Amino acid sequence: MSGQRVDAKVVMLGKEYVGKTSLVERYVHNRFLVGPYQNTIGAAFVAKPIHVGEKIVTLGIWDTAGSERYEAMSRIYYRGAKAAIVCYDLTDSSSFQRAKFWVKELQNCEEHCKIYLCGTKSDLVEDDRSMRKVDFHDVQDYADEIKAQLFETSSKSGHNVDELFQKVAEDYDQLYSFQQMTEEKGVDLCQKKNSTFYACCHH
Ligand SMILES: Nc1nc2c(ncn2[C@@H]2O[C@H](COP(=O)(O)OP(=O)(O)OP(=O)(O)O)[C@@H](O)[C@H]2O)c(=O)[nH]1
Repeated sequence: MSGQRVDAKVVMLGKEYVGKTSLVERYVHNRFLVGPYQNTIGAAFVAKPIHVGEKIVTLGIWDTAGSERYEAMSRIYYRGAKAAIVCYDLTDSSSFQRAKFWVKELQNCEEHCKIYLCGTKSDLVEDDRSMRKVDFHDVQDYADEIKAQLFETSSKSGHNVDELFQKVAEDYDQLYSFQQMTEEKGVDLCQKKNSTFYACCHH
């Protein structure tokens, strides 16, 4: 595991074979591994610094195993996550049902975790429209309902992958800056209160 300082914990969730590892691999190493599919066992971690304006935000990405055998383990990895990338395969409708399961989990157990829905393998549906088994508009309606962002990506071509992680980092940075600002304002208010109190006693 990397000893790098991490700003935001990000967790990858979704049914097995949807392409979570491939998404991280494309984003972090800009490559798409071909060869026999190897399922993730437990989880894998990687830290990646990202430029957001003039700042650098380091995302600590946990790639969990999609197999239901490891479901209890995946729960450990989303604890304290600032963002969850919930993946489903655009060519597999059952994977979207599984994505909804993870969304419910997050809503019940990790309410401050921001949710990003990610439809994977967009290259396959671009090549052959009949391969698409999850309608874009249906997911967009669902995303609006749960206040999630929606991306369709391809780890094979790289389509939308950088954009997805960049948005995660930007949203985190925006929220963090806002929190910092309100905390500072809180101190100001306190100081004002003390000075009023002093003025009041003084007269
Ligand atoms: N065509 C295409 N194939 C993809 C894409 N992403 C992943 N795959 C393939 O889908 C299979 C599963 O990908 P993984 O990244 O291992 O899936 P995973 O979700 O990490 O699977 P688990 O570790 O079992 O949870 C592999 O054979 C990948 O090559 C993509 O964008 N396009």
